[in-house]
Amino acid sequence: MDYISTRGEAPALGFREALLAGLARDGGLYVPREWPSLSKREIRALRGKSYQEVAFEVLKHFVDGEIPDDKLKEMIAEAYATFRHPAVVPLVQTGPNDFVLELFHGTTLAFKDVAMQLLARLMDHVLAERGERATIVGATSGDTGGAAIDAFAGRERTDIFILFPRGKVSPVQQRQMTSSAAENVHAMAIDGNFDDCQNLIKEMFNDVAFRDRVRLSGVNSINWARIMAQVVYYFTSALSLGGPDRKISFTVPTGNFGDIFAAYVAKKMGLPIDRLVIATNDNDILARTLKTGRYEMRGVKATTSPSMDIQISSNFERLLFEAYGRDATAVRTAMAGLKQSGAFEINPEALKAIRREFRAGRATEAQVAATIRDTLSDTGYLLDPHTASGVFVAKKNMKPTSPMVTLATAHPAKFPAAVKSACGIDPALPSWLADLMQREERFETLEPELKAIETFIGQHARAK
Ligand SMILES: Cc1ncc(COP(=O)(O)O)c(C=O)c1O
Ligand SMILES: N[C@@H](CCOP(=O)(O)O)C(=O)O
Repeated sequence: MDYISTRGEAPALGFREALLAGLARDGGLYVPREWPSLSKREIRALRGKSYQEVAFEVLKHFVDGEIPDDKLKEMIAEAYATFRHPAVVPLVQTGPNDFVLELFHGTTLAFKDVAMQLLARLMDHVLAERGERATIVGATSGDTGGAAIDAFAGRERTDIFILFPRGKVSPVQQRQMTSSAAENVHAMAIDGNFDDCQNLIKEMFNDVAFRDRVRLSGVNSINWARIMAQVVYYFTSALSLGGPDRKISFTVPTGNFGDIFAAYVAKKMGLPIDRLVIATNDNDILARTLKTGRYEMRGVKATTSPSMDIQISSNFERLLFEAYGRDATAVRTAMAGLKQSGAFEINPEALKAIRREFRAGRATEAQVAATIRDTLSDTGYLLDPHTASGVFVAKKNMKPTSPMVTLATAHPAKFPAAVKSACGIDPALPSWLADLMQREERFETLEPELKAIETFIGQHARAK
């Protein structure tokens, strides 16, 4: 199995190289040259297995022997031992056909922990094998940063630099990023929004001299290994609801399109999925795109689900590549349009292909708050605002006959102000984070200027 770039102008790489590369050298994103395929019989054989066992059976197709099976199993075991629930990602029923998949039992209370705990171990392993160090960078709208810092803190072979939009993440999210005492951790508050932070990361990767000098690697979902780790929970949840002999629908609170792209990958691998629904908050660029065929940026609006306050949804590029029949020229044209004018049109055939696979809907701020309140009073279940946007959109896209799973992407305690204002409950942080808001903060504040950021990273990175 090798990995090819969505822009078609970077060398194809094996798993380990793609893992360390993050973004491809032509600015594109890596995808497997072919989708591995599991028969219904093979999927059925996963029933009754633990999360860790299913993870190995799914991931081995992507790793393709580049990491010995025993080592991969060991890393999977260690990664998911950090989760506080025996099922790792439990499924909770909230209505006759309604389920939420709780992805927030990891160390930083967001779904990012699922992939990040494994990614850090995979990177460590590959770097140790080569006797190398790497400089890890990431942009965050709140959750990726904390999860990455937790997973990489104190690791020998990496220094990690996380760019977050100053004043635009929740206080809990900020403290998770800024209170690490580990020497290899650098939290950087940027005067801008998440899209600015993500653009800076991409520019850094495109500055080849800098990239090579500090041995840059990325932990956002531009990194294929992030997506592959997220494919696993679509399998485990579908299996526990009767899959593959029954089709399951999923609604995914969406921002950077990584999580829902992982669902698409699971489907490509053979998992019978019925509806795949993109849920957005007021930053509804993806819902508008599916409706009109035009991807058009408008200003980012700050919402109570800040992690979804995104306009440049980076993994949409992977979907475009698929929808255009893997035509890298079409992807390059679209991405050039986005860069120049903040918009591009999707041709009718590609749009039809996207609409065959996905539905989309938006939840306004009022609808998010009402969903938190109503779900609590109807079922006793407390949602965070991101999950609430999903539950609201899921209800509009249910089929009476098939189960609908909404991904619960964060714990409500990460967004106490929004939750309290919606329903009056002040959700408490779990015991291991009880003193979080008293921990001392340490971070740099920087303008959104590439040179200044590269200078800071250059001074602190040890992979030179
Ligand atoms: C809590 C939460 N929900 C949903 C999302 C959106 O996920 P994705 O960016 O994979 O679409 C994010 C950020 O990525 C998040 O942190
Ligand atoms: N919502 C994310 C944004 C970055 O997404 P990623 O999945 O590409 O890392 C966040 O919380 O940081």
